[in-house]
Amino acid sequence: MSTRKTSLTDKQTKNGTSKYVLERCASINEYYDISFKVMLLGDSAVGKTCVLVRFKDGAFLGGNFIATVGIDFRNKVVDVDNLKVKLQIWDTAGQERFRSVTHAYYRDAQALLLLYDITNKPSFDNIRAWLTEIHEYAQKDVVIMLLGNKSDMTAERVVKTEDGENLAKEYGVPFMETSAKTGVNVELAFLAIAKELKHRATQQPNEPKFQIHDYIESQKHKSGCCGLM
Ligand SMILES: Nc1nc2c(ncn2[C@@H]2O[C@H](COP(=O)(O)OP(=O)(O)OP(=O)(O)O)[C@@H](O)[C@H]2O)c(=O)[nH]1
Repeated sequence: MSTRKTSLTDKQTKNGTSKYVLERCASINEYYDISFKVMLLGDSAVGKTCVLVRFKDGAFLGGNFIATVGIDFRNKVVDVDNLKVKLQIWDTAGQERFRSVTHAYYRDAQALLLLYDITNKPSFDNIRAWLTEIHEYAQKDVVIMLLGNKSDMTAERVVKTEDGENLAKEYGVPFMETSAKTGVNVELAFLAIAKELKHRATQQPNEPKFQIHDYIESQKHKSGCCGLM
C-alpha cells in the first residue's frame, strides 16, 4: 500500500538564492504534504535529546545522562493550517569531538533550534560561537530559534530570562525558555518553526508574512505541561 506525500526541498536558483520547491512522492505508512529538516544544536547536556523526546513521545528522559554519539533523527508530522507538515528532526551530539560530523548536516537544515541550559552559564556563553558556526555552515535563510532549556530548575538558574531575550534580540531570532521535564513551550517551539517553514514554502506574493515572534508571544501563555492547549 502506498500513500501520497509531498516533500519540500530547497533548491538553488541561478542567482544563488534559495527557492523552495514542492515535490510529490510516495511513501509507505506515512502521509504528509510537506517535509522539512530541523536540527537541534547546542552544548553537550543542555537537553537536546530530551526536548526532542518530549516533542515526539510526550515523555521525559530523566535518570542517567547518555550523550548522543554523532547524529540521530526522528520524524513527527504536525498539522499546520490543514496541511500535514513532517518535521525530520536531527539531534546532534553537543560534544566537541563530533563537530566535524555534524557540520556536514547544517547545509540541509531549513531550521535550527539552538539550545542552552539556564543552569549552565558556559552553555549560554557558547551561543555566540554556535551562531558563528551556523553562519559559516548553514543556509543563509535558515530559520533559527534560541531556546533556554531546563526552565523547571528555578533554584539552580544562573542565566536570567532577559539575558536570553537580549541575546536573541541582538541576533534577530525568536526566543523562549523550555523544559523537557515539564513540557513547557516544547511543542510551541516546534509548531512555530513548522508554521514559519510552511508559510515560507506556500506563501502567495500578496499574502502577509507569517510573524513568528508575534505568534510565539500570543501562544506562550497558553502552553502548559502537555504542550499547546
Ligand atoms: N530538570 C531538567 N533536566 C533536563 C531537562 N532537559 C534535559 N535534562 C537532563 O539533562 C541531561 C542531558 O540531557 P540530554 O537531552 O541528553 O542532553 P543533550 O543536549 O542531548 O546532550 P548531548 O547528546 O551530549 O549533546 C539529562 O540528564 C536530562 O535528564 C529539563 O528540561 N529539565
